[in-house]
Amino acid sequence: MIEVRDLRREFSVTSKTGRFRRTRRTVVAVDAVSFDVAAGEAVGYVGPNGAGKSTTIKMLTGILVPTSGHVRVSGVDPSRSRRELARRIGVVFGQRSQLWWDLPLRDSFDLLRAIYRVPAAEFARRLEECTGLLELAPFLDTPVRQLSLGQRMRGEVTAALLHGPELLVLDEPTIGLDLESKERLREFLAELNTARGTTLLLTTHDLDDIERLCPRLVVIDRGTVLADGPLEELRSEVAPERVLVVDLETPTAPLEGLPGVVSVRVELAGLRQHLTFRRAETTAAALISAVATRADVHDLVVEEPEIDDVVRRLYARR
Ligand SMILES: Nc1ncnc2c1ncn2[C@@H]1O[C@H](COP(=O)(O)OP(=O)(O)OP(=O)(O)O)[C@@H](O)[C@H]1O
Repeated sequence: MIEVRDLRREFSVTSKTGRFRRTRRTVVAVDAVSFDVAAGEAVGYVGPNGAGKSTTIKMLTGILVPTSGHVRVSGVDPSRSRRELARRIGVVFGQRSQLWWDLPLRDSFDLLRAIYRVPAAEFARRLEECTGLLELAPFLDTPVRQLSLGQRMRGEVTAALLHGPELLVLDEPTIGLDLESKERLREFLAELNTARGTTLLLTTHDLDDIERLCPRLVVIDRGTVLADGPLEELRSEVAPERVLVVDLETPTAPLEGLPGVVSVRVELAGLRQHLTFRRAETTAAALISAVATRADVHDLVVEEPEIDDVVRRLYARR
């Protein structure tokens, strides 16, 4: 669905260096980026501010022409076949609207139907589906400028889906939304991916979006790909240890010497113990059984590093 090889994009910027002097320098926003996205995948494209995410997305959607490298999206070269691409993919930029500001939502949708020449029955079916799932019905006759950010975003997503795209590209889709709106949108996108098979590529700073939606993560920093793989794989790569926290029925001496355990921290005079263990050497289940032979367990929890922590460790590795 997406094929990116050695993608590079430079920008030429001029800055004032004296009263009358200006110097020109080249900023490399994206450098040697390669990745593929297969049909039906949901991939999160993450990185810190200025990493090159938006620049990549703009090249994938034909808004920017690459300086060098190869891009194919839905079988076409985005910057050369922008119109054809627009018929095959949907794009949502959280910070920019594709809706007509002064028109009611419904009229924006009608205009998009005419632009993309969507057959009337197909359009009606998709509109009804999105309106239902995204709870848009009460706002269809409201001018876009009077909508709240969350209502507008639901409108943006609907607008991007009216022509039935096989790929949906989203740049910061949940930015600025409250928790409930974020959750509603995530649920909708997850359903779109799993039930309808629509491929998703999204950039976000909210890693909960990734945790909820994207089994695979591409991490970019300073224009280059730092890591690419399933979240679970990246987690075990950067954090080879997990922690089993056990609450015991009676104060117990530190549970040292269990297989795979690298350290033990004791709290509450031995009632609570934190056992750090290597995931490559033992499993949580084996360790729990081993603990049970030495003490009566009241309660337990296995702590994994949060996704924010995983991504932070990936940046730090550089
Ligand atoms: N039109 C432009 N002219 C000059 N430099 C640019 C231009 N667009 C982007 N850049 C530079 O390219 C780099 C990557 O920017 P980009 O917007 O792709 O980052 P990003 O990962 O999307 O960041 P953010 O998370 O802050 O949105 C930055 O250093 C930015 O200043």
